[in-house]
Amino acid sequence: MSTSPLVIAIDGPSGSGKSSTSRGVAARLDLAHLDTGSMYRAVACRLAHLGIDPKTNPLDTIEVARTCRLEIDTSADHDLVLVDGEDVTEEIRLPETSAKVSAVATIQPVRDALTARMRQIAAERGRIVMEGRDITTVVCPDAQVRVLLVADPAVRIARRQAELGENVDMAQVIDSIVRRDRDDSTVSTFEEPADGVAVVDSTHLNLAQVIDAVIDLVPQSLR
Ligand SMILES: Nc1ncnc2c1ncn2[C@@H]1O[C@H](COP(=O)(O)OP(=O)(O)OP(=O)(O)O)[C@@H](O)[C@H]1O
Ligand SMILES: Nc1ccn([C@H]2C[C@H](O)[C@@H](COP(=O)(O)O)O2)c(=O)n1
Repeated sequence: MSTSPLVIAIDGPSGSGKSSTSRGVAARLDLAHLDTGSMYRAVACRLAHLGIDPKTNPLDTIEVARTCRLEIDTSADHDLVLVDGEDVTEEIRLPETSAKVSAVATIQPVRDALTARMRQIAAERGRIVMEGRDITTVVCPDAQVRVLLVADPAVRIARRQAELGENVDMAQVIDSIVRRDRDDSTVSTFEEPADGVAVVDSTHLNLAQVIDAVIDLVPQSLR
């Protein structure tokens, strides 16, 4: 197992399989894992706890993003997210958080503040898989491996519906996929690969095949 620095950057639209794939790659190669979306989600939860609306109060929103204490477990097989000491591990995954996180993530000074934290985590961990929307283009454009993970929108909706259960409100599922991608793509480019970014299309691949496809992109000397 190599000890050389290694950043694997994985971007993609909602429901493309970034988290599942990133965790699988991190586990196989014994790497740290950072779901950068969880940082935006944690800030959105903290704002709600403080009664701050990002749509009407961007200044206080930016201040929270800059100053809140974010603690994120970066192990591949464990999920723990604290913001200002509060455990929001479950809350960040709720549909109501998904519905409001784009309002936070589309404020550029918020992005600047969280990007700095993401880079610090990458530098501290050294060997890490980082997933999000702008990792390959803004956060870690010099990552050794850069991947855009895509899948047919209908497939992404079907997977999210399967994840949330048959009784889920389909309007909520479509919002969490289609509307969020529309909002998120106003501040990040994740629909087309930047130069040097490999595209992995998971539409017809199972999760194990996608994990293998990403690992195949990692130079043997860095594994
Ligand atoms: N290749 C695949 N084949 C089948 N199901 C998959 C595949 N990849 C991921 N899934 C499933 O699709 C759902 C969404 O995956 P995941 O949460 O990893 O996507 P994501 O890109 O991180 O989503 P978001 O950006 O919305 O957080 C999960 O239920 C996951 O198990
Ligand atoms: N690097 C990132 C990561 C995430 N976001 C946005 C996109 C979503 O609106 C939200 C949550 O991300 P998810 O958990 O769905 O991957 O945060 C971003 O803009 N940049």
